[in-house]
Amino acid sequence: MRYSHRAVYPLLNPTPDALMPRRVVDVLVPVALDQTYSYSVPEGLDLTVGDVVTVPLAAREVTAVVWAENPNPDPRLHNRLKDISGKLDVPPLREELRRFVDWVSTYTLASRGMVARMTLRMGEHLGPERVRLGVRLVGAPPARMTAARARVLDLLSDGLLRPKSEAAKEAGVSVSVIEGLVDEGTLTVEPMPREKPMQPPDPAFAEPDFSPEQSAAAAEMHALAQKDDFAVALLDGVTGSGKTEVYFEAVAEIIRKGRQALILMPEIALTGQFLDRFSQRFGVRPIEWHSELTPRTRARNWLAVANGEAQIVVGARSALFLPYADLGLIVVDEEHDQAYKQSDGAHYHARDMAVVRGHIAKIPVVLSSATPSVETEVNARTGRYTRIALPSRFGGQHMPQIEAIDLRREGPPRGRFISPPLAEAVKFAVERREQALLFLNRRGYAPLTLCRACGHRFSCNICDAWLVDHRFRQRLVCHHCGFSMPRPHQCPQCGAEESLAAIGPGVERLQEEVANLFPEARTMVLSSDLITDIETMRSELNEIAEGRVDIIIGTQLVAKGHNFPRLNLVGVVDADLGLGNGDPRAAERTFQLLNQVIGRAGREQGRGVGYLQTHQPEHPVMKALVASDRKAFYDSEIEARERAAYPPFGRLAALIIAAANRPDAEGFARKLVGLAPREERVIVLGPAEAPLAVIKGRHRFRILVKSQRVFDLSGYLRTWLAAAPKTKGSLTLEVDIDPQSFL
Ligand SMILES: Nc1ncnc2c1ncn2[C@@H]1O[C@H](COP(=O)(O)OP(=O)(O)OP(=O)(O)O)[C@@H](O)[C@H]1O
Ligand SMILES: [Zn+2]
Repeated sequence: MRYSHRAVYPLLNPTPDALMPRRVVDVLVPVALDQTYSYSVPEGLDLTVGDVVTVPLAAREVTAVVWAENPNPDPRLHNRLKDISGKLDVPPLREELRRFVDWVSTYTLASRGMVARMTLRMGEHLGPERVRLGVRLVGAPPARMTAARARVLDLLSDGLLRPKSEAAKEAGVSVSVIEGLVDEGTLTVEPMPREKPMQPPDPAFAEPDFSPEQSAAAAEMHALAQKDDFAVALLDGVTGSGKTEVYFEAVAEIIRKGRQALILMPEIALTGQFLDRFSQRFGVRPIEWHSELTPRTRARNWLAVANGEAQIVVGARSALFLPYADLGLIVVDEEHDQAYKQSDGAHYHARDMAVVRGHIAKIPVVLSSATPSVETEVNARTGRYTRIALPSRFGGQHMPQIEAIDLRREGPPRGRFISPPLAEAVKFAVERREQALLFLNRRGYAPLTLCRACGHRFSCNICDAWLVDHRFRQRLVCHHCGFSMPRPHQCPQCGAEESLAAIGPGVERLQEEVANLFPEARTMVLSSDLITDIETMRSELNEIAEGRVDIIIGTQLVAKGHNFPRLNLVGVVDADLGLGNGDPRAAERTFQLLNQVIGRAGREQGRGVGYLQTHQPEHPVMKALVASDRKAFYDSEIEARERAAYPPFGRLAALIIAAANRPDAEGFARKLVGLAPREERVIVLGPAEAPLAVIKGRHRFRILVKSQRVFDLSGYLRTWLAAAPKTKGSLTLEVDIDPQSFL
């Protein structure tokens, strides 16, 4: 059956029989509500549970989902129920997905309507597909011939149908030339056939030659994909071991079975090279799903997923909520990545929810990482997840050698950020025609601007944050609210001229230093704020991969997943940056990020080297990296978590209260804590002013709720919040289950 986005409207029943009881269904509307609404089903409308419908809601028509039959509607409502207006011609949402929506909503406390909305982001208001017109050569040449006309005839001499505008473009003429030829009867106009159906991926298109170690892992992937049952495998392989190639074997198996697979990626920056690798392996590109799709592609992809035409989807976390016709496998690439946590609207962690969806759908889930999250590592150690290991790099490449540079002893000169030993190493790399990557996870030129005369610091008026100097854009920018102003020449406080100093480095400033040190080298700065669109980013990453850049200066955008064949040196400019900000996961994150960025080095030829510029070479994270002792790091981190009863040995939730003024936020937070139900398995900490005390003019307080591991923390919070006063005025309350950020 083919589906389209056209709405199918029921026949209106001209004489509704008031005595006949009408069928009633409960409908979930995609707004911030948990409950469903009852609607009556007009006669002649064939409806099943899961159907996507339009219903009147207040003064609007909204897209909604039939969530349940209602066999015993409240008789008092009988005559007041509104009718379902129509049904969309798309497959009904399956029970598996509806249960998933219910589960996510119950667990995260996000309203069911908001979660359901994530399944319906199909660009529903597009209307029918536009009919494109094509032209074809049919008649005799025109009486009056011109050079332009001749070019068109030449182009169309093969007798094929071409879209009008494309024919004009290819022949290098205006559309009016084409139209003139149509008027003369030389060309005819015909509708273009609909978009071609998607080509299925071919599991045998290009099977790789596996190393013995990879073969063993690939065999486990086959077995997993054949299971048709819930199971979680951790694909635990060092950087450059070929994890992608290996999990592609599970994907190949799913393709052979004719089912669908979802591959989740933490960032769309990663998808460019990935799409190419996928098509090298399977002969076609997979379907993409992320926020950068055009509305039409979004609509087409959504439908292709829903009707099963799209077999493989590569997507960001939101792809987890798509209405797959027959999902058979979920792969979570770089499973430890914090980008999987969504922190607005519904606060969900896509890796955890992937496991939940796998459980509900009874399908296998593959978590892939070189540095698993502590939660996943514990699950692998206790045997809940199967570990499939790839302990060495593909092709006999060695793991990079890592050294710490002690900034207390070998630091750079004042106002510079590249130490002499690192500068020396970069110099050698460039001389050897290899690439070097300088990693600094800080956008812009300098994180702080201050007046040397009076000490004034430029900060945002509505956030508790300094303004970051962005020289390329020539503005001072707040990274929290987006506010920006031109960089002034005068101090607004004391009026001193040319007194402003940039304090600390960002990638733009680093590029300045690199240009001074290595004037001959070709450099490129990669940072999310400098990227206008995904295509530009992909082409820049390609330039690096093709070796047209000598020194790459980048934020975490370049840290992950990429393969740059000529890159052998990675210098981490500030290895301490992510440590010591009071975040219980700071050590874990720093370890993962640095391991990952240094893992870009030495992947294809030569030996990779990583340098860590640090003020604390004795820190356990630095020591573990230098010694390549991953196990020691996890051992000590797991022990510390267990001692503190932090996840996965206990549960955490955060309540974030914000208001236009401080007393309102604090008062409400205190009241809330006073209302917390007594429960000995729970500890309520706070309220405390948030480390980021003000964002966009809103004052923030946090409450941290800690419970034992085996405890229904969501249920506890629901009971608690049900008894709490409603948030009024400017007050807002956010619930963040399993928080990843503590700011
Ligand atoms: N069996 C194989 N045959 C040919 N090339 C391979 C094979 N296995 C891996 N490779 C190549 O080795 C490189 C590294 O593989 P891949 O990117 O999958 O590693 P990874 O384990 O995902 O690394 P990271 O965690 O650093 O992203 C890629 O260029 C990949 O194409
Ligand atoms: Zn701001």
